Amino acid sequence: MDWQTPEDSFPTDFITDAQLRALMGRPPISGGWRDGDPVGERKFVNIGTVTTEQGEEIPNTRIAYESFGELNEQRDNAILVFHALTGDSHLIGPAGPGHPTDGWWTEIVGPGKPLDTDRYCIVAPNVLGGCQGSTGPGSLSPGGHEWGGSFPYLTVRDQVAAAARFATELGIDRFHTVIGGSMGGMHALEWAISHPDRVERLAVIAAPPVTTADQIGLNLVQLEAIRSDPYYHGGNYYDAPDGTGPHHGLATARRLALLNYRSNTELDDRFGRSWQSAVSPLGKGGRFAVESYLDFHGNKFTRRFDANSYVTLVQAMNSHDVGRGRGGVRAALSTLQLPTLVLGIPSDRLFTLEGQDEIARHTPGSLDGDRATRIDSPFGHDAFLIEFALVGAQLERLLKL
Ligand SMILES: CC(=O)SCCNC(=O)CCNC(=O)[C@H](O)C(C)(C)COP(=O)(O)OP(=O)(O)OC[C@H]1O[C@@H](n2cnc3c(N)ncnc32)[C@H](O)[C@@H]1OP(=O)(O)O
Ligand SMILES: N[C@@H](CCO)C(=O)O
Repeated sequence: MDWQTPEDSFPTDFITDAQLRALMGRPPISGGWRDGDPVGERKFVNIGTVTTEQGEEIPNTRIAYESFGELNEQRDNAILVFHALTGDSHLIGPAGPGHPTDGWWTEIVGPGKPLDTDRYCIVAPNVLGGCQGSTGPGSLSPGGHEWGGSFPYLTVRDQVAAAARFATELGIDRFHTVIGGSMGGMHALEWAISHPDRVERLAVIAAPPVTTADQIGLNLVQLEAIRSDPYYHGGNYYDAPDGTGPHHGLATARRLALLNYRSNTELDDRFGRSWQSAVSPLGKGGRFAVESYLDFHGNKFTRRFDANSYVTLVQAMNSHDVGRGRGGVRAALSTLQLPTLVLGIPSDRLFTLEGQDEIARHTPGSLDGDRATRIDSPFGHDAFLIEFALVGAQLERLLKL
């Protein structure tokens, strides 16, 4: 640690990382949005000190968010949308200053669209522990240095508790609907179970009731890819003298993740055994097209995401178990009387349909009874980011109830 603020002078009011960073005179070296970057459409709410389930404290916690549409006078038209692992608050709008990607639900959110901004106020926070404006490992700790590897271990429940405080700060007691896909689906489900009085309708898309051994195993390989990168330094790489972060490990993690975001048949149909930069069909020189695709996405990802946030969020996803301390998954789900859309994708090999069927089976308010609602798509897990018409139609169905 090369610069410290005495703890008693650490500001409890909002202060930007840029202000502290200016004092420290250090440029950021990881991917992800940092204070001092263009704010874009982001807004910020300070929710004070967060105490995690494990008893650690995160002071001066900030949640970044975007909102679309107006909150009405009765404050009963708000829809909360939780994003997936590497998503953020940018539901709609182009990539540009402040936003690394185009909005991920541009076809779903907007005037006259399924989440109609003429009618609803759509609120999308960046998750606690993320790297698009909310407090995370790349934020400054009370010591005045990035948290890095000492950022507290978070659970999905910690993140939902932070989101609830964020909603309270916005003056929203109860949401018309809470929606989430993938990791966001875990948050949406957990929200409905832990805050039943704060939600009227629920949509859980491509997410399980509990993270399974298979999913934890896949996550382990991704975590190890990052942790074994020689530039990881236990998560304390922000000061690396040569400005190098654990980009190789992060890109490898993304390659593996992406394989599970797509179905085997889609990859086969799309790339087959085609070869790029052809030198030899036996593998000398050049690459298979699918290798090039995974390399491309792996490397691109490192420019928009912080490896420490990836570790924090993946570990939080591993913590996901709606039944923990509640008498098991079935007992926890049996409390869900509200209209609930449980949407699954049969070609999803990450969060397989069994998980969504289990949610539907034990959720009294499930729209399609014992079976999750299916959308037929070859795209696998990522279908919720691609099949806008199919996903949108199901959301419209829920919102009408
Ligand atoms: C809520 C959230 O989850 S937000 C996070 C969602 N966004 C992301 O994950 C960002 C990464 N992007 C993706 O995962 C996908 O692009 C999706 C899910 C958003 C959309 O999927 P698709 O439309 O099928 O896009 P696809 O996966 O084919 O990627 C297209 C890119 O791959 C590139 N590409 C395709 N084939 C190859 C290849 N053989 N070699 C190298 N690059 C390739 C394209 O040039 C294109 O590049 P671009 O991003 O610069 O335009
Ligand atoms: N493409 C999504 C998939 C995870 O749900 C993401 O990167 O967040």
